[in-house]
Amino acid sequence: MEQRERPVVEARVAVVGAGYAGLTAALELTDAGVDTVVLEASDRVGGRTLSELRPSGVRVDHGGQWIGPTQHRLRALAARFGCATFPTWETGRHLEVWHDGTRVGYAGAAPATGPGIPEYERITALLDRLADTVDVDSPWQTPRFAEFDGHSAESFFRSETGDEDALRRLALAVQGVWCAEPSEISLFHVLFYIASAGGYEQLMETRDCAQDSRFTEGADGPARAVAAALGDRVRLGVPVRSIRQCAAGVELSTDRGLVRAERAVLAVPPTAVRRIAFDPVLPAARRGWIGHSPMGRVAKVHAVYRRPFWRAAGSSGIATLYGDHPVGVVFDNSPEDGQHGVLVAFVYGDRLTRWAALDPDARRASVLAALVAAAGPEAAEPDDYTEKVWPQQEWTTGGYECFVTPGGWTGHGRQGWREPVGRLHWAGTETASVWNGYIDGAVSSGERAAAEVAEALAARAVAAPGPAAPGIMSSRHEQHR
Ligand SMILES: Cc1cc2nc3c(=O)[nH]c(=O)nc-3n(C[C@H](O)[C@H](O)[C@H](O)COP(=O)(O)OP(=O)(O)OC[C@H]3O[C@@H](n4cnc5c(N)ncnc54)[C@H](O)[C@@H]3O)c2cc1C
Repeated sequence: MEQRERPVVEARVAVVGAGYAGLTAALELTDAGVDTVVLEASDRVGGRTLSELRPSGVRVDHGGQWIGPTQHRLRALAARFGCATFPTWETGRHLEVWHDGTRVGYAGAAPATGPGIPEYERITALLDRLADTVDVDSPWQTPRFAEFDGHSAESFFRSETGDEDALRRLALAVQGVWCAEPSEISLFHVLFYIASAGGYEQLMETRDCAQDSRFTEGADGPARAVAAALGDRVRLGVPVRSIRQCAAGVELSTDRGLVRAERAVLAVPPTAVRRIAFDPVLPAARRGWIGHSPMGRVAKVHAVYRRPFWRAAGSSGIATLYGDHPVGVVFDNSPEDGQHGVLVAFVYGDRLTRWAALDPDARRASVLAALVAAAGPEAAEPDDYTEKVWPQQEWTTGGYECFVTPGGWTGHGRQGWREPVGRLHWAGTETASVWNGYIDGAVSSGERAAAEVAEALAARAVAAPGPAAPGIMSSRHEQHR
């Protein structure tokens, strides 16, 4: 079919992606009276959050799930739509299982003694001190910016210590927070991310930190509520394939026709931007940034039991596993009412790549072996078992977020990170200054992008009062046919 014959949707702003960033941007713009349409490739909203009600009646979060007390933007959004949270289960003793099989139980947030702890604590305190120097709004203004960005986390850790146990702890921390290996990630990005969260402890711990609470109705609950409020402004199953900018506006080509708007917000991760064709091509800085922003590699595996049996033995169900286990960390992900027991296992980085290549039986057996090591023999026989391998998700291709490789920030950050390109504005958690990589960061990025767009539209209205260019300023939403 000729392009001009294809159905056309017109709006003042087109938002690409109905994750938290895109939905928030659309909500802000709609609240401000700006006609906005959201184009989502998949058949659901929520992006990297995805909750599922299992046949057992237990709701599991396959993607992002936790919310912390300083995640103010997400808290405000959840409060607006009445989405409740409850504290993460963590009563009892936690466990470390070492590469040599040694099991060390501990109470409190982190183990006080154990192999490598003094060096691990010294280096993480140093990371905090260096993170204190980071300017999260203009990262390139940070003292020693290029020096830090020239290091990988691995080269920095190895320059600081030869203690292999401390290095194991640091490697698991990097895998757990960024779903990547320490050799892959820029030290500056690690420092930026720590600063963006408000400290290393915020990233790592449960109570009063990033893993503090969960959503009673699933972490995509607020996203579903926003989408319901936006109504038919949200279009599902509409992948954007190419975007053309011209003097009058933007034209987005989708699988279901053309969309014309004055401005577009791209609320997708850098890896998804890479799959869209741009005319004119994106500036070199933006392309360079995208090239330095691979997606982390993670799977979440839930095992559901009749009851949280580990609690009777004084165990919290929270375990950290070093060595050959595919699983890095286990949490008690039981529902708020405690009627079932749920363990969630995280598989990250290179361990994920090896594990995902196994056949389903071998994958299940290896995860259950890790859960037995973490919670005891009863863990071998769950009533329900479900995996979500994020690199296999068509439109997300990984998680939790895109991280930045060495040299990415210095080479391309200033103009490539989130600077608008003509009529294109960038949202998504990867563009956030606060809680970058988290749902909260996605929400604040949507708010920032909406403010940028509103300002640009207002400036245009002042510069050129009177009727808008034909076909660009229509407040009409046409249905795709
Ligand atoms: C396993 C896992 C665990 C996590 N745990 C946590 C946690 O506990 N707490 C926390 O705060 N964060 C967590 N995160 C991170 C959090 O989920 C993300 O930071 C957040 O959801 C990102 O939102 P976003 O809107 O920026 O991007 P996304 O959610 O990725 O939204 C982008 C949307 O764009 C769509 N899209 C892509 N390409 C196109 C296209 N061409 N056309 C149209 N649409 C397109 C996608 O389908 C998607 O819906 C986790 C993530 C994962 C995967």
